[in-house]
Amino acid sequence: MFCWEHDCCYTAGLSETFPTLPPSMAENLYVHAAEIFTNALAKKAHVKNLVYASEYPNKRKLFALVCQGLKHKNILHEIATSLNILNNETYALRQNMPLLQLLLYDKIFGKGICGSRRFKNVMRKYRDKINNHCELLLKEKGIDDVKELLTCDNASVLTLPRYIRVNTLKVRTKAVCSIFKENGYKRIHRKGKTYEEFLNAIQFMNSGEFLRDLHIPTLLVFPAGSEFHEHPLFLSGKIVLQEKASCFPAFVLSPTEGSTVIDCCAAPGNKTTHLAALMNNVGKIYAIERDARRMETLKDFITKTGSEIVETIWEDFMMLDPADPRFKDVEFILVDPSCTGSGIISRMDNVLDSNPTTSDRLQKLYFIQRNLLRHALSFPGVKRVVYSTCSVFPEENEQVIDTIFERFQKEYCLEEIMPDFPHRGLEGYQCSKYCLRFTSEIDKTNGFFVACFVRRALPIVESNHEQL
Ligand SMILES: C[S@@+](CC[C@H](N)C(=O)[O-])C[C@H]1O[C@@H](n2cnc3c(N)ncnc32)[C@H](O)[C@@H]1O
Repeated sequence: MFCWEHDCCYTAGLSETFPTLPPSMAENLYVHAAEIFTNALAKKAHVKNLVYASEYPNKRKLFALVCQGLKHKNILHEIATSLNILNNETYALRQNMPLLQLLLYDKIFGKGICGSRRFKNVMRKYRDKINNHCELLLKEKGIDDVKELLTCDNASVLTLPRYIRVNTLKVRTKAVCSIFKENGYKRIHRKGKTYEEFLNAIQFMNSGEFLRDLHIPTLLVFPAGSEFHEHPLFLSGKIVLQEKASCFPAFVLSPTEGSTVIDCCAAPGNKTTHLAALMNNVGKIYAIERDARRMETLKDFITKTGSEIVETIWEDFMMLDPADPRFKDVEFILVDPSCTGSGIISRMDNVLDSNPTTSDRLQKLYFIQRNLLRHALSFPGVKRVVYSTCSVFPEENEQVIDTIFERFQKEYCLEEIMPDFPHRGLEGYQCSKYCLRFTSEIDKTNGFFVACFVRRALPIVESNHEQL
């Protein structure tokens, strides 16, 4: 199952004016991947959105190929131009450089051309030429293995560790650690306890090693590139491939067992299922999602993880009436709205030349995010509301919080989340010191933001933190 960890909001204008390829290739992996590659470089939409919108059925395979192509576009372009294949293969390749780059990736660095006989034949014709050129490059760069060419090209690409959240509804974290050890992985025990020491430890992890996260007790950290999509623990819903920063919203909201919670922007369900696990499947979670297709993904995820206390509601959260008797017991609300996703490293923004976000788009998102948060705070019984985004822009983060705090400060305070965590909101905002901000290069997570409102009139359970 392809796991959409994040929402991407803009999927418009995806068709590219491509030189027409024969209809027999319409279902070809490379044709679809090349189209996405081109559109991603043209900043038409984020890679994940483009993959999602594609008709090619195997999304994971498509995404992986496009990501490899984009990551290594420079070296692939260099090889492609040196070989002069495009000019010789005008019928088969239609002057389509991205297509050739992707074919070259699979031919040289991957498992060979998959599926298409036409493309296999084209690449077979150039086998000797490709091998000779790679030999030359190896000599030129003083390296032995062709795969090292990718490392040279990859120097500026940031990769994150692979984080695994244990689904404690199905299995204990200790048991998962034992299973990985039985599988040959080695658990590393951190010597120091500080965040700096932890970051150092994950930076220098070797392949096949893992450790437990410093902040999220049910999270395990593996080296970048560790692959678990086929692991029985993943297939059975016992582990969730959830990035570290995105575990903080549910962790900070920290709903008690037996309570009633709304997750107002729920699909694909990483945080909904984390909430269910934190509540030990006791209580009630209303998972609201307005997009029909994403709702199906959410439902599958809920079933797979055994999150039995979740009731899904296919609706725009803004249309829900806070006075509806169904929601009279709601004490906790999570607001994780659609955003630019500018913090997401796997979206490949860091290997594309610039960010497509315009100030118009930011302004639009700011209004939507602000309205969702305002609506959440208007539920009469709500005690805690967590707001989060995977955006790096202050317009979607600190600005939203400051504006809403201004309006709601009589009823709510801002909780100083995890006061010992060193990375707070951007300076210059009222809310700065109360919020968490994750930066990829420093925290080895996606760029992320979390803030927490607590109702003033009610005693704050288990929290001695300073409040604004
Ligand atoms: C950032 S994603 C949420 C990710 C999710 N919380 C998770 O952890 O898996 C935002 C989701 O909210 C949905 N959404 C956006 N605005 C909404 C609204 N007004 N009402 C309900 N759902 C909304 C989007 O369709 C999208 O699926």
